[in-house]
Amino acid sequence: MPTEHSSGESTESIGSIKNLILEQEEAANLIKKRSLLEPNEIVDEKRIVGRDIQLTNITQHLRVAIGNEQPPNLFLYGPSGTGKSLIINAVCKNILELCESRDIRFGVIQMNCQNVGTLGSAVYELARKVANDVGATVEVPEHGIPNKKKWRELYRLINEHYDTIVFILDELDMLVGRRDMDEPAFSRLLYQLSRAGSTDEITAQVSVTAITNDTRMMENVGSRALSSFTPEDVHFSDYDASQLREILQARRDAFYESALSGDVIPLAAAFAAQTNGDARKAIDLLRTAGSLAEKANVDSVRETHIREAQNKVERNRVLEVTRGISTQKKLCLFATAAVACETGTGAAKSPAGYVVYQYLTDTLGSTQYHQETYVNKMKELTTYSLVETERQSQGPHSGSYLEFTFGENPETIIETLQKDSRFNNVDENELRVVVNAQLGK
Ligand SMILES: Nc1ncnc2c1ncn2[C@@H]1O[C@H](COP(=O)(O)OP(=O)(O)OP(=O)(O)O)[C@@H](O)[C@H]1O
Repeated sequence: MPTEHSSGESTESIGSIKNLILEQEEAANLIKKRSLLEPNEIVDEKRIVGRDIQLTNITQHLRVAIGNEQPPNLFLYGPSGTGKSLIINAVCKNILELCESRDIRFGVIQMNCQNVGTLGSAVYELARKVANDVGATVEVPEHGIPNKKKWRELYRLINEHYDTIVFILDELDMLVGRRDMDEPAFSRLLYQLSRAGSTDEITAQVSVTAITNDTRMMENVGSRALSSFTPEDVHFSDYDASQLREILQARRDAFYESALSGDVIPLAAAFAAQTNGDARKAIDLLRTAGSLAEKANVDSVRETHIREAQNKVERNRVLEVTRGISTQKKLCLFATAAVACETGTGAAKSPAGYVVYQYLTDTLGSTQYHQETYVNKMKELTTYSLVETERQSQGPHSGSYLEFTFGENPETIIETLQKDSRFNNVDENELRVVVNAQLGK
């Protein structure tokens, strides 16, 4: 019998939500340690696999800190999810422990530069992180003072509390700063930090590790910074399927025993290797598949759940990209994906794509641009990693064309774009006829 509060609300609904939670808990019997499948979880070192070269390399450079010597600067570069943050943090954590046992005041300060904004904010944020690390306070205000004073405060905190400090600057290329400056903020930050160590402004030993996905970042570092920041480069490449398999195997215990059927890990690794070779994606795929299996109330995660998870992850990604693009770009993408669906290879040639684009603009009454514009719009879409382009030759006398290859399933792209009501009037059968005519089918 439901009881009534003075507000008149029934408590029956609260009771049934509790039951629902308990029922769901009972059904969710596949994932045991969810945190192991979280993308930002810092896993312990026994779970790190497939990065021996980078691990050895970075250790060799930074280990001098345990002898109270200055470690060199480092530049870690490579695509997303290839272990850059994981490896540098794991090495620093161990050095920190060894330094502690030797009474060396070693510090590691990490900052993600993505949302920092300006050089002044970056310096203040570093000072705040240092103060936090040593239990002190920043003694200058965040706003309304010149950067020089912020730098001085940062130096003071470092000199008072450390023998050696390593700054890990993640996604450093994102720290562009004010547009009116002729040198990007990341370059000025690198210059100041690395130069301060060689002047008497900082008495502690400073080492800077710059991390980026942008292999060309160093090209935008100014000449002053280049002469003081001379890092050791460490490259991180995409993982292949067998490395991703090992990474996932090392987290198998995130699931209860026998909750994963035999082919699940190899399939998740193969999917992730096919798209980007990104460990974060592989882990995400396994987590999504696990949740789907739990929701379906079955006793193990199977191949079908991985396939379903892959579709879901792909759909989300395509949705995220296509939400923000113009109608013209959507038309170009739709046309090209329609060709790629029929070729069966996930690739489409630009001349065929353009004819289908013309058909679409005619059918939908949209503005129609020249082939060059169509090609340019497709090229612009490569920045979202949805599609890649490659110039192909048709032979010595026939010129060349562009080939577009989709990273995601082109059918998913079509399905996602069809959710936009502007594509309602496209007759699928007629479209297929137009595409097949271009493919000579
Ligand atoms: N070699 C590995 N062994 C185990 N887990 C890994 C490995 N490489 C990456 N991972 C896992 O993948 C995820 C992403 O790794 P990490 O953050 O180090 O990538 P990153 O290269 O720094 O990427 P980004 O440039 O996007 O920041 C993390 O959850 C990490 O634990």
